[in-house]
Amino acid sequence: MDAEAAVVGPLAEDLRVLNELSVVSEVDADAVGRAREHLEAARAILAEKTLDGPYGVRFTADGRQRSWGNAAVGLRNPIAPPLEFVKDDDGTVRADYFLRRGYEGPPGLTHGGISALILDQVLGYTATVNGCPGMTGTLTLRYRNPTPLGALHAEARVDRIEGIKAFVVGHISDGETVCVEAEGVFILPRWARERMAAEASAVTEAPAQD
Ligand SMILES: CCCCCCCC/C=C\CCCCCCCC(=O)SCCNC(=O)CCNC(=O)[C@H](O)C(C)(C)COP(=O)(O)OP(=O)(O)OC[C@H]1O[C@@H](n2cnc3c(N)ncnc32)[C@H](O)[C@@H]1OP(=O)(O)O
Repeated sequence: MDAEAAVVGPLAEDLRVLNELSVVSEVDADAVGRAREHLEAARAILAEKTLDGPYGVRFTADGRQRSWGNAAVGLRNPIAPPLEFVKDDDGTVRADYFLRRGYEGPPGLTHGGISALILDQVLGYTATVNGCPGMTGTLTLRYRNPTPLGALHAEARVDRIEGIKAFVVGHISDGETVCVEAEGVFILPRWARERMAAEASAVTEAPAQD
């Protein structure tokens, strides 16, 4: 982990813990007031200098991609569980992750929209690392069994690639039972296709170097 990650990663982790405490703390009103004074002091420090727009995608000096603002995988984003992916030799992508009590939907269970967020990211990443990057065109979910909070597993694989479209399938399980199944179509957008075609023709038309 680089030096910047070592600074901002723990900040996001602190905020994840605070998010859960906001839901489950049972301290009295006076204690909530005192905690808020500390949070206001932290807010004022962090707001001293900020980006003008979203974080977007940045690159490290050695070309590695940083999606630190992403709501599912972002190192800097307390909304993100965060997911960390492992890619198998056959192209399957897996992530073991942990959902704190701030991700509740039905009582005691994971919110279905959070499962959708996670599957969107896992399936989209799977398309990308298997050579067919794209935006989510369609994401279809089947909530087969209730998804608990806590330790969960997601995985996905490319079913097929048809030109600019990757058809990816995956699921979330609690380690024993499949809770949510997903199918997604990921499409390389027209603007990206046009940009890639323009770059390819610029290379073709470039004068020969000797
Ligand atoms: C240099 C490359 C960079 C590429 C970009 C890579 C990004 C990935 C980066 C990092 C991956 C990490 C993982 C991310 C995970 C999270 C992903 C999200 O949450 S994405 C946010 C939610 N999704 C949107 O906001 C999409 C909004 N919709 C659109 O932008 C367009 O509608 C789009 C791209 C889906 C299609 O736009 P068109 O202009 O390219 O479409 P047309 O040329 O008309 O269609 C192309 C083909 O796709 C079919 N198609 C179009 N829309 C479809 C849809 N919704 N579902 C299924 N098929 C669709 C069409 O029927 C057509 O098929 P026929 O060639 O005729 O066979």
